[in-house]
Amino acid sequence: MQGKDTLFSKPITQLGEFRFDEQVAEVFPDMIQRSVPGYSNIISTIGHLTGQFHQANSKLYDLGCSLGAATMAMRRAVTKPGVEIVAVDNSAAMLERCQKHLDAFRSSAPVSLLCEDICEVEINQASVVVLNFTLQFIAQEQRLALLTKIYQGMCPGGLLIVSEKFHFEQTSTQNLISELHLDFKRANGYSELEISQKRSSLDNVLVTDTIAQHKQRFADAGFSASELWFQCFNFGSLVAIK
Ligand SMILES: C[S@@+](CC[C@H](N)C(=O)[O-])C[C@H]1O[C@@H](n2cnc3c(N)ncnc32)[C@H](O)[C@@H]1O
Ligand SMILES: O=C(O)C(=O)C[C@]1(C(=O)O)C=C[C@@H](O)C=C1
Repeated sequence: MQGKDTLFSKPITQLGEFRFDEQVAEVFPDMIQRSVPGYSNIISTIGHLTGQFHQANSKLYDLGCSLGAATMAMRRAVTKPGVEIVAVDNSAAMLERCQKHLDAFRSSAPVSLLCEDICEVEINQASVVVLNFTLQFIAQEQRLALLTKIYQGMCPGGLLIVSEKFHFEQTSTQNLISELHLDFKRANGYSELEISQKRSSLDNVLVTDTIAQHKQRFADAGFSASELWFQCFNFGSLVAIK
């Protein structure tokens, strides 16, 4: 049983930048479940889409895998032969725990865990690629290059799934929708102090795009079609097809 997220519950005098370190890795399942509306739905749909889109003798990539929630949903959905899963994260604390989670269940689909920067990792023969709440942590000027590399490493008919926090163009709806997210956090037991300290630590670390920016970037990277398949408040998930 993993820990409850109380990382921001006491006043912190020197609030540093948010990092995916040991402390965060230890409470991550609780943190993401209580912070991201629709997270469980997204994980189960990643499994469902993997079942539909994985191709025999191809690779499946989970980029920014954290503890492997999406990796495991993908692995459970594999039915075709010759499939290898590659899960990548640059946080050693996350990957250590991810390996334990993977080892706890038997599966015939092999998973390679790589402790690397996803901007550096080679992508090839990919039928399904997942960026589940990871692209938002990549410097904005590197995002198109990353998506272009992914596109070039994908098989024809391959699927990219990108889940993100968004912002909205119009101030009135931006305020309304982000307030709904704050109410979701409050309803999940986060105090005003926890909410505001985490928000400050995520400033300039988690940098959101609009849904339109995501779609434009998919087109610029070469994808023939993309669509938002899920949205709850300012969080959602898109698919792009090669
Ligand atoms: C919000 S978490 C992802 C959650 C996970 N995909 C899931 O479905 O549970 C973001 C992850 O991306 C990783 N990350 C951020 N920037 C990265 C980079 N440049 N290369 C590799 N991993 C990165 C972080 O270490 C963190 O584990
Ligand atoms: O925006 C927030 O308030 C969040 O907590 C979001 C978010 C995310 O989207 O990744 C940020 C960090 C943690 O990984 C969990 C959730």
